[in-house]
Amino acid sequence: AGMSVLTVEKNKVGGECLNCGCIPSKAILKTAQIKNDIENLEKFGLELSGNAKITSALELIRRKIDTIGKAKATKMFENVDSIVSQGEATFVDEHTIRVKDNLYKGKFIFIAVGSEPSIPNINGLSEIDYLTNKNLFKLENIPESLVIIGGGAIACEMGQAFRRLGAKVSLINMDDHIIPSIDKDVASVLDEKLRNEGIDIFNGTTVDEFQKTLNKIEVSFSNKKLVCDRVLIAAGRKPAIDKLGLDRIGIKYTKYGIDVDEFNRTNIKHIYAIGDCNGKSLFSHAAMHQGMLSAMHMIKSTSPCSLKRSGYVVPFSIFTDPEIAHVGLTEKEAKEKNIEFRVIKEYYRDYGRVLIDGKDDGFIKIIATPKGTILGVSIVGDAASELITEWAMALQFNITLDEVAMTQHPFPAVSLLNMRAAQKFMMGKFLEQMKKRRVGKSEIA
Ligand SMILES: Cc1cc2nc3c(=O)[nH]c(=O)nc-3n(C[C@H](O)[C@H](O)[C@H](O)COP(=O)(O)OP(=O)(O)OC[C@H]3O[C@@H](n4cnc5c(N)ncnc54)[C@H](O)[C@@H]3O)c2cc1C
Ligand SMILES: NC(=O)c1ccc[n+]([C@@H]2O[C@H](COP(=O)([O-])OP(=O)(O)OC[C@H]3O[C@@H](n4cnc5c(N)ncnc54)[C@H](O)[C@@H]3O)[C@@H](O)[C@H]2O)c1
Repeated sequence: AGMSVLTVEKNKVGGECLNCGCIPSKAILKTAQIKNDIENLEKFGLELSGNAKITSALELIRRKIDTIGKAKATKMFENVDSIVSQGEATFVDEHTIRVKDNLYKGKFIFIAVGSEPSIPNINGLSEIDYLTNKNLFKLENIPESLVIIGGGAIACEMGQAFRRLGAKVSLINMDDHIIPSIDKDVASVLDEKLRNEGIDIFNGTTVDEFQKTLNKIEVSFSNKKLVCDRVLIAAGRKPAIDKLGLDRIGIKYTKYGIDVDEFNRTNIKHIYAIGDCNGKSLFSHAAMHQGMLSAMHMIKSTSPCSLKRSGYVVPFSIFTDPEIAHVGLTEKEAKEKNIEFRVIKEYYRDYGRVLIDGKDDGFIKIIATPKGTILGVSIVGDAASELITEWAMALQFNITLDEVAMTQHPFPAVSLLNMRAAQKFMMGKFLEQMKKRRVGKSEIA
């Protein structure tokens, strides 16, 4: 847009997502999935002797991330009148930031500092060398045993990956079921799969105390004791705003993040706060979307689309096996809002394609009004992270269940399950109408 831009990064370009979040976690999950597939070849009538041994898997993942990071750092900023300054930024006044000994002025300022692990206050935790996502991907070896505090996205993804790579894994989760942001029946499918793979899950509890012994860590909770090699804290996030000097210039914030309006502007209108640091939706795609909306707002783009954050649905996916994905309202939320709704469930086990793939666990769950307006969709099963985009699109643009049902989906793509779920609703309505007509006819007769 012809502006000159300064970008300040205190650590590595690419942020958490590339360096210690989405990308390394998905890379470890991929390695774990391949190992698991090889170990289950008999499901496809195949046999291979010997075991898949982990040799340089963790080192290779780190090298790939370095390669992507270097490409990003150069590619992203080429052809742009932009300077990248390495260092920590703090506010001096409403238009000025300090980086080391340099002061920089901007007409507009975007805060995109992300979030950091929230560390619970538990006896003995500071005495053990615990892991978070910041140092997890620097491990040289898979620990023999790992206790994970949490039951959300990180705990489930990393729990399954480390279990499949050979660790004995236990999850200690405060909420009454794993992935608390979705309905329990959806989470239960993953819960059962994780337990079947050998993960111990303790829901509705927290740790009383950690104790360091000679080479191990003792974890006490609910009158039980576990002994493990390493502990991973995955108990949610907090905004990384402590050192920004927000109070100095009067930017308002809470413990969840920087206060923003619909355009992601702070109370100082030329300063925007986007991504994890505003606490609205802690996902990379949401951060990128907010950045795009706010940049368009700043340059007063004449976009035909709404630039308000609330004008857009935020889908999310958990990349476990089976995957979980969700968009819109859950059943629990629809009940709390007192909305009249129906639940439509289409099971994976009824579809030949996923049966032959050996991926027949799970279902699509649709929450819709009696007329077929989609309120929310949750999916647990193979390719859920891909299937959810169609529902996000439908919800975003008010496409009804009948319209999804009438859209041809290529057979035997996994996405045909979306059409079948919508057809279940449409056929249900059709049968009800037929029944009513039959009753009407017999009354006339
Ligand atoms: C293990 C893990 C897995 C995840 N997996 C997924 C996933 O699969 N899909 C998904 O959508 N999301 C995932 N997330 C969430 C995702 O990583 C975040 O939502 C996303 O990175 C937020 O982007 P951001 O730009 O707001 O912040 P960040 O990516 O955190 O970037 C903030 C940057 O600001 C820098 N910084 C902070 N303070 C200052 C300062 N004062 N001066 C200069 N620089 C500063 C930091 O060094 C950092 O590089 C995952 C997170 C974790 C931890
Ligand atoms: N696939 C993805 O999109 C993906 C993957 C990983 C992380 N993320 C993002 O990263 C963020 C952080 O993930 P996360 O898993 O740390 O948090 P989360 O918010 O997903 O889950 C936190 C979990 O920790 C539990 N918990 C909190 N305090 C506890 C305590 N003291 N003892 C025991 N359990 C406790 C909660 O009950 C909850 O189950 C998420 O908000 C998510 O948006 C996304």
